[in-house]
Amino acid sequence: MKKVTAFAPATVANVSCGFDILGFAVEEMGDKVTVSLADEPGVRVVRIEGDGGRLPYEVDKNTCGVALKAFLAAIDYKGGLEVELYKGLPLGSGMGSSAASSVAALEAANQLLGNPLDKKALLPFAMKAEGVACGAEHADNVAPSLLGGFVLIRSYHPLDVTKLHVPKGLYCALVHPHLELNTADSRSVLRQQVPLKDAITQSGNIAGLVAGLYQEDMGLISRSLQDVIAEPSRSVLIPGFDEIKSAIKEVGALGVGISGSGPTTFILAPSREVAERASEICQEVFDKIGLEVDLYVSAVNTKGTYVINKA
Ligand SMILES: Nc1ncnc2c1ncn2[C@@H]1O[C@H](COP(=O)(O)OP(=O)(O)OP(=O)(O)O)[C@@H](O)[C@H]1O
Ligand SMILES: N[C@@H](CCO)C(=O)O
Repeated sequence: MKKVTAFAPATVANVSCGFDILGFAVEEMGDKVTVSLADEPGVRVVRIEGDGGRLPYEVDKNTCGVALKAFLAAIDYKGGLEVELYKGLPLGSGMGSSAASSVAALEAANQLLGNPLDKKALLPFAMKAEGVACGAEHADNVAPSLLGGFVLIRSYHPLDVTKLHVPKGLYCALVHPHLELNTADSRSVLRQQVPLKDAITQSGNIAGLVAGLYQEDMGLISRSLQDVIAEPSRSVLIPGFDEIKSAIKEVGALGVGISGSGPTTFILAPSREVAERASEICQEVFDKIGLEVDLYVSAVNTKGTYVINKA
């Protein structure tokens, strides 16, 4: 085997109340990366498509390169790898674009080199790449993109990550207005101190959301989709967000929040039909403001990254 291509899915980080500690993966949308054996030692990014010429080829700046260098150092591999990145995700959208690149690269390289590590052990390398892309080694995009489903980061030091139950019939809609929000910028607007009453509210909601997922209790999930930490500072950066929030409940959606650091908004719904209707309502709100949007409706992806081709 000389080359492997892997796909890694888009992800919704935070899921409202789980700032930096919760995320889930979606189906179909994502990045593809081909990793090939090369004669020259080290990692080289040799092709990038779908990014409009905006992403760096420098191995220490591209998330594929950063993740692979850390992986090769950890397994003490002295050979060479070439990387081709096919971007399927828009940049700065809030759909975990930088994470999908590094995760697909790691999955492809790990398979190419005979699976020296299990999937979960790849996580720290992808987190390192997030640090380069957005200034923080947060795991709430890379962990679900790697492992699939809803993933909880119980602790960063030491890293303690666990997959959660995905209720039957749970759908999400992603509404991506054509705006770009850089993750580093939307992290910089956050308060550094959280009042005790907000910490209590947020803890109740994250516990309620986890319980709701396990109990398949859509009402509990819905009541728990509230964020008093990041959303108040960030929602002002997304025109129409407040109007969307009140409108989507009328069609039976469970809730709406900012996907990652935005501007994409995510909706959770108890069926595909409700997710589709809610996403159309969002589109109407953005239409009024004059913003073009892309809509995606998806079940939760439970398998995470996977190999699509070996040669
Ligand atoms: N392969 C890559 N290599 C380097 N930088 C990348 C790569 N893919 C995306 N980026 C950049 O990473 C930065 C971080 O944003 P990213 O695109 O991950 O955020 P996002 O998709 O908005 O997701 P989220 O808010 O969920 O983290 C952006 O400036 C984007 O251009
Ligand atoms: N938890 C991160 C996710 C970024 O996608 C944040 O909200 O900044």
